[in-house]
This record gives sequence, structure tokens and C-alpha cells, in this order.
Amino acid sequence: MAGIVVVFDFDKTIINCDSDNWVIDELGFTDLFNQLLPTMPWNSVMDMMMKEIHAHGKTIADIVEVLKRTPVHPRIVPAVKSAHALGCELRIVSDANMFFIETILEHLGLKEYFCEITSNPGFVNEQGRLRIFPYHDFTKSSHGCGLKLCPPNMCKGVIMERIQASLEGKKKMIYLGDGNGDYCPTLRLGKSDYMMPRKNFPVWDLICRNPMLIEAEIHEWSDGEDLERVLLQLINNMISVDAQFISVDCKLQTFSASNHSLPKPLPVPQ
Ligand SMILES: Cc1ncc(C[n+]2csc(CCOP(=O)(O)O)c2C)c(N)n1
Ligand SMILES: [Mg+2]
Repeated sequence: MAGIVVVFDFDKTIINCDSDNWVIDELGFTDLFNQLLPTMPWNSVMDMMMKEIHAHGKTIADIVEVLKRTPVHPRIVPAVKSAHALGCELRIVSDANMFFIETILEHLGLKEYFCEITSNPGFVNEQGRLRIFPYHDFTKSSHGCGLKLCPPNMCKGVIMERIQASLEGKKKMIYLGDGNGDYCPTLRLGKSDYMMPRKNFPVWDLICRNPMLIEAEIHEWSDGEDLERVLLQLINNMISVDAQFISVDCKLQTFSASNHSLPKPLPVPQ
């Protein structure tokens, strides 16, 4: 392994739209969605929308068909595969939902490249209706992050802390994202980590407002082609810098090993 963990946001990073809006708009339920949005939290609206969509006779197959048509830049799939081939550990942290993400990734042939996907639960119930629940049940307690930018159902910063604590040894992170929710995890990155914000998107604006708050090195990108180029260049640089250290380390070890094998000095005659 390259000792590099790449954490991807999903909506407007891996795919080129917000999956929730894509499904609602494509199935023709935009007006109802907009009516409900001011009345309840986003996840509850999505769950309610899935109930309505089901009641109007739309099936899971209809939703899957829409998800398979989600706009994705043609360089995203090769970028993910290359990062994996270079030995990186790949993860997704997303405020979309597990059902949309897994369906899209399976369709793209990318699911097996990710070791973990963290998102809001989404599953088909016994009536064939999609249920969507918040990742963090905010009716019981808050996720505890004070940052106003994190929605009540998910703080990606708290998730990042959990991922960082689970990593064995010295691993460097690359985080890619676009939204307000990607700012909190950006604040948790250290000096040897990298942040790749999507240029002119909310997280990029937040970083630009006060770059001194971020310890990680910032590398912006604007589309899938850019993402591929910037990400692979970063990974390759990190690997070659590491290789130089290993080579220096080997030389030092050879040197100290040869010192050990030197003949013992003869005892000084009395
Ligand atoms: C106050 C408030 N407004 C909107 C939303 C919903 N929301 C915003 S961006 C997004 C896509 C995230 O996917 P990804 O993390 O993959 O970019 C979603 C579902 C919310 N949770 N709270
Ligand atoms: Mg996003």
C-alpha cells in the first residue's frame, strides 16, 4: 500500500450533480419537493418523497433507471481506478444516501474500489418502497460539532476523526469535496495531508475566505479531467517522495549494518 487514504465526497465530486435533486427532478416531483422542503429536515423530505413516488406507482426499477443516467464526467472512473492501482485506500463520505451511491457505483463498476462508504442509510422495504434515514439521529442527540455548516444529520468532521483514529501507522490523506459540509473535515486535516476543493464551489469559497485556518496543502480542481490530473499528480509525487526517503533509509541501514560487521578492535596491549 502507498500509505495514502483518499476520501471522496460523492455529489458534485464523483458524480456531477446532487443525486437527490437528480432523482426528484427526473421523476417529475420537483414541485412537491420544493413545497415540503421548508417544512421538515432534508432527510425527512427525501423519505417522504420516496413514499409519494411509490404511491404514484413508480417502482425501484424506475429509480434505478434514473440513477443509471446520473451525469458523471468520463475521466472520473479512470481516475478512481488509477488511484486504486497506485495503492491508495479509497473511501466515500457523503450526505447523499447509501442506496443512490451504491446503485450508481455498481453501474459504473466502481463499488469494489472503495473500502468504506459512509452515508445516510437507504434501503428498499418489504413494500418495495425506498426508505431514507439520517446518518446521525438528531432527534436523540446532536452530533456535537459546533460548526453551523454541518447539517444536523451528518458532521463529516466527526466521521473524519473516526477514520483518522482507525488508521494504523503513518498515513497521509487526500480529501476531495465541493460543499459546505466538506469544510469541517477540511479543518481536521493535518500538515502532511491534502485538500482538493472544487473551484468556485462552496468549500472552495470557505477555504479562500481564510486560508490560514487550513493546515493541509490545497489543490483546486474544476472538472473530472482536472480532478484526474491533480489527484494522480499528487499521489505520484507523494509516492516518489516516500521512495526517496526509503532509499535514504536503506542506505543508512546498509551503512549501520556494515559498521556492525566491522571486526572488533584488537585489545590494547597492557
Ligand atoms: C440545511 C441542509 N440543506 C441541504 C441539505 C442536503 N444536502 C445539501 S448538499 C447535499 C448533497 C450531499 O452529498 P455529498 O455529501 O455527497 O456532496 C445534500 C443532501 C442538508 N442536509 N441540510
Ligand atoms: Mg458534494
